[in-house]
This record gives sequence, C-alpha cells and structure tokens, in this order.
Amino acid sequence: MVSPPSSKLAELALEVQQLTSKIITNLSANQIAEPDFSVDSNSIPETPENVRLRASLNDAVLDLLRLVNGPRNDVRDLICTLYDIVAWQVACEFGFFEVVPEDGVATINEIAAKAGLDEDRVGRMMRILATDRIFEEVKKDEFRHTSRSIVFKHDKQIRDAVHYHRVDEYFKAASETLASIKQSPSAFDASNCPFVTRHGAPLFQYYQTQPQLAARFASAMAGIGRMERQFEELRDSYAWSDIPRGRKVVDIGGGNGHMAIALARKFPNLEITVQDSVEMLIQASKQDLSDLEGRVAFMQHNFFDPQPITSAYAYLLRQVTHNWSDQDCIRIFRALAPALEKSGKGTPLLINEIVLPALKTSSLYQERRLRQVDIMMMVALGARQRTEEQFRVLLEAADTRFKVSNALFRFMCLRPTKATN
Ligand SMILES: C[S@@+](CC[C@H](N)C(=O)[O-])C[C@H]1O[C@@H](n2cnc3c(N)ncnc32)[C@H](O)[C@@H]1O
Repeated sequence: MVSPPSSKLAELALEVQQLTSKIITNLSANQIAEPDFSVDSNSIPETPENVRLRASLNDAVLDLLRLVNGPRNDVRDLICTLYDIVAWQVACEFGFFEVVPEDGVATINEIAAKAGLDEDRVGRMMRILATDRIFEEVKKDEFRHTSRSIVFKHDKQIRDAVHYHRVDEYFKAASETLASIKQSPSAFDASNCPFVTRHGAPLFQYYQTQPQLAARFASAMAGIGRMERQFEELRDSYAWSDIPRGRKVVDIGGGNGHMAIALARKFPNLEITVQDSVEMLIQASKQDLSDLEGRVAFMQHNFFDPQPITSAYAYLLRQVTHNWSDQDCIRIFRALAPALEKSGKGTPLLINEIVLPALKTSSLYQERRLRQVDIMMMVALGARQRTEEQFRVLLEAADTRFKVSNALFRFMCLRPTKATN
C-alpha cells in the first residue's frame, strides 16, 4: 500500500498523475495515439468524459503551478503576458501563420520578406511565440509549424476569431474599458460600453457600416462554434427528429444560418427560417444550399419587433440573449410572446446559451472560461452571461406566462450549468 501524500503539493501532483492516467487509458482503449506537438498530431476527442477529465486536470495542474510559482512570480506574469499579445498581433496581422509552410521550414529572412517587415522584429516575435510552442525554431533562424500553430494556417475562421479578439475590434474596445466605466459609472447597455467608446457605435450598427469586418465577424462566429463543438451540443440537446415535416423552426438572430444549415443537413425533417439583419442575410446568400431543397430559408427581421411567423413548431434563440442588457432581453422575449401564443399551447422557446454556474458547482478552469465570455460581452455589447436564476427573473419580468418547463411557454437552457455535463 502506498501511504497517502502528506503535503498539498504531493496531493495535487498525485491528482495530476491519476487524471492523466485516465486520459491515457481512454486513448489506448480507443486506439488513439497520444497528442504531441507535431503538425499531424491527434487531438484528444471531445467526449463528455474527456472534457470532464480535462477540466479537473487543469484545476489540479494550475493550482500546483500557482503554489510552486508563488504570488511574486505570478505578478511578473501578470505584467508580461501583455507582450505575448503583442507577438500574436504582429503574427496575425502580417500573416506569419500563412507564410510558414505546412511541411517544411521558413527562415526569418523568408518570413520577413513575405510579411514586408524587418528581420529583427520578425525573429523576436517568432521566438516569443515559440516559447509557448506556437512554432518551433528547429535550427538557428529556421522555424516550422507545431500542432499549436498549424491550426491557424489551416483554418481561416479560427484565424479570423483570433484576429478580431486579439488584434482588432475587441482588443481595441477592451483597452477603453476604464474610459467607458468613467463615462457611465453605474449603468451599461449596448450604447454604454467600451466598444462604443472605442468605435463610436454599438457593435451591430458598427458592423452594418463595415461589410468587410462584418464578414470576418460572421466567419469567426462560425469558427468558434466549430471549435467548441457547439453544433454537437445543440444537435444532442433537443429531439429535433421528432418535429413533424412541414412544421417550421424559427432561428431568431440566426446569423448566416450556420447552425440552421447544419441542423437541416442532419435532420431531413427540419424546415428552418433564419431571421437576421440584411447584412447577415447578404453573407448567408453566398452559400450553396442546393442540397437542402429550400428547407432553410432566410428572412429579414428585427427581433425587437413583433415576431411575424405565428405558426411555428419552435422558436430558437441561440447565443442572442448574451448580447443584450436585461432590459433589451425583456423586450426580445416580449416581442415573441404573441407569436408563441398564436403558434399553440406548449410551443417551445429554445434558449441556447451559456449558463453561468452557481457558486462552487463548477471547475474553476471552466468557470473562468465562462466568466471570460461574460466580460467579453460587457466590453463588446454592454451585455452579460447569466445564471439560470437570472434567466428565470428576466422571463418572468417579460411575461408571467413564461414557464421554465412544460407550461404555456417552455424555457430550455440547452447548455449545461456544470462542468460535469
Ligand atoms: C452572437 S450572434 C449569434 C448568431 C447565431 N444565432 C449563432 O448561434 O451563431 C447574434 C446575432 O444576432 C443578430 N442580431 C443583432 N441584432 C439583431 C436584431 N435587432 N434583430 C435580428 N437579429 C439581430 C446579429 O446579426 C447576429 O447574427
């Protein structure tokens, strides 16, 4: 018998070892090779169990490192991670990910020539990225991709997501957070937020005047959705195949229709109308949907106006409410109430959102990721992520007939509240 560890550090190290062993066992049971840093490395499959193990492992590893590094060392990181972001900005803006070949190396000289920059700064940016295993300097002045950098070469949507967050619209808005709070110390909404302080207009209005940036935003949204396997979550959280043929689902604020299209491809019974602004519908019209034989249609609609489709089987609001303040969410719910009533008793309003966990019900690692999105919503839109309780309060305030389950209107949070789901 191994005697139990007598120190906190040993306890955490043991936990790390046990969790890692479980991941290795799962991989070998499924004959999947372990990940490494090579460009053709496997990733660990996103099964519910692996997601749970990963969250616990991150909690244990991070606590171990926090204790070992100590608060004074961490202050140094707090100061200096800003300069990691600088390197990301240069790499994204000047196309470093695209310039380095997939199966070979690029010299600093070659990257500098293609990016149109001096060699000195290219080398310094590449080297700081390489300390995080984003690229590897295989020989002096020669870099190749790693598993952590190749994703940005392969996937334009993910590149777009990093670009507007780390380099462009959101990064610039985030730097105005204090100015925005000082302008409006106790109230925030779509018109009172750092994005408006920086860019001069609320986010969705701003994108209406910036078609190229709007296209990048739509592309990034699709990339983030794929990365987090949000489609699989949506697909598995509702009995879509039970919806009778000929009955309509309305995807309100459905963007370029990427989720509706994926659902319709998966479920041949589904007919979905995607509602959004003209600008989004222009993006949507560029897609080839011939295989769907008209089962996904697009319609311009402002969700603050009364819902015009009054005979739907279900209404979906996916990642819409987190873009709006409480008062605006109440307006969105109220504008839907008459159509829900006309569509028939029990017509569900499907709300697919991140739900913030109640105190101490989640891994800190997962909670932090959710709370980062909460602050992102505050910066970009003067909005927020919500707990289940906060959703209940808003629905009740919008219309007392909203019920969280199986009443006149059904409310469904398709995204889990706990790390374990
Ligand atoms: C975060 S995106 C979510 C898109 C999509 N539901 C998804 O899950 O990917 C929010 C969407 O709301 C749309 N939107 C914003 N204001 C709107 C309004 N007043 N009426 C209709 N759509 C709106 C935006 O254009 C955007 O496509």
